[in-house]
Amino acid sequence: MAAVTVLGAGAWGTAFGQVLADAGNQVTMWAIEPEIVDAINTLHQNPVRLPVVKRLPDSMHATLDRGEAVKNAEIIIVTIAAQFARQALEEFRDLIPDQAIVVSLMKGIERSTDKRMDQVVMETLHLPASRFACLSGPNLSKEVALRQPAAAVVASQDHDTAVKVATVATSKYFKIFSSTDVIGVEMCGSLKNVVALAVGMSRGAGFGENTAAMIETRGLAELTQLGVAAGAQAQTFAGLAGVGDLVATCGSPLSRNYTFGSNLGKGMSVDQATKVSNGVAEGVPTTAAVVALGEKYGVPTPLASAMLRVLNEGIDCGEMLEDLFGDDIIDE
Ligand SMILES: NC(=O)c1ccc[n+]([C@@H]2O[C@H](COP(=O)([O-])OP(=O)(O)OC[C@H]3O[C@@H](n4cnc5c(N)ncnc54)[C@H](O)[C@@H]3O)[C@@H](O)[C@H]2O)c1
Ligand SMILES: O=P(O)(O)OC[C@H](O)CO
Repeated sequence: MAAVTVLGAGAWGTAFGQVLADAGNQVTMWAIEPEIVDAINTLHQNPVRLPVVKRLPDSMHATLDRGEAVKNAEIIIVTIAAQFARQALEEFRDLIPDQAIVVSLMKGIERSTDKRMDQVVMETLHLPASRFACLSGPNLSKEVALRQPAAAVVASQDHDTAVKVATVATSKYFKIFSSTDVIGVEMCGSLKNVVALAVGMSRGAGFGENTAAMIETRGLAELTQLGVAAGAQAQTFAGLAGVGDLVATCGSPLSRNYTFGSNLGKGMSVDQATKVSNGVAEGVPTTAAVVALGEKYGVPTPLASAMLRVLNEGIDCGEMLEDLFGDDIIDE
């Protein structure tokens, strides 16, 4: 049993907090929303972000106070919308206990810097790589919240750190594998969201299985190439964080990214799709970052580039798919 703190009580932070509590840990949730903190402490619920859970475990409690949240924490989980992670973590820099391990659950790339969340977390908290891990996989929050069997991979440059996090967070229904490929796991989690936007868009526009399979397969090739260029191991993309999460996210209306894309495919504007989104769709800001990283590493990113035209210029699904192929014959 460990003292674990979760920063961010969104849908995934709350569902993962329950995983940790079910694994036998004492869980402190920190959030900026007073109504969520109050609901977790008094009703044992998070009706705002995770209404599907009717009673959270008694070993979960919440606070608005940053110092109180982390003062005794052995493991600190960060699950804040990626574009706000740096600003939120700056407030914790001087509060994190010396030996605490920090684990990112976030799946996005910071648009203003094109940095992955491992980079943002470590540089903001002045954290050595041995005390950082990231966890990713096919983990739709509602299914995990209902305690349906699921798995994820936790990666740290220090194998012992990955194993420690996996040991603390494994429960009867949540299995965790270990890895040392931090860049790979980060890139998988962030880039699959761009693919999910495109698959959702094709579904929303009325296209079927062939189109979805085409986008997923070419999307996987694109994110693998870019990930490897950034320093990841290719095999990670065939694992839970890669293919696993691509299958879950591209195949489910529970995914905010899929749903955001689907709404675009049905004819909504980006503003309209943003307004009706049930939580953060990380793929939206991440799309531009992926295109920028492709330019930086000299890797073509046809899918992300086509999706960027959707987001910036409002092109429709037919045009997006035409843009994706171009006229050249490409070696697969
Ligand atoms: N929902 C899922 O199924 C799921 C699964 C795996 C990973 N993730 C990833 O986890 C991260 C969080 O997702 P979520 O589902 O909890 O999203 P959410 O939209 O439900 O919640 C977003 C969270 O970010 C917090 N936040 C936003 N701005 C903040 C700020 N300035 N300061 C502090 N906190 C701030 C919110 O308070 C909230 O807790 C995302 O990167 C997402 O890709 C989500
Ligand atoms: O709801 P999404 O689109 O953020 O996807 C959730 C998870 O990343 C699925 O693993």
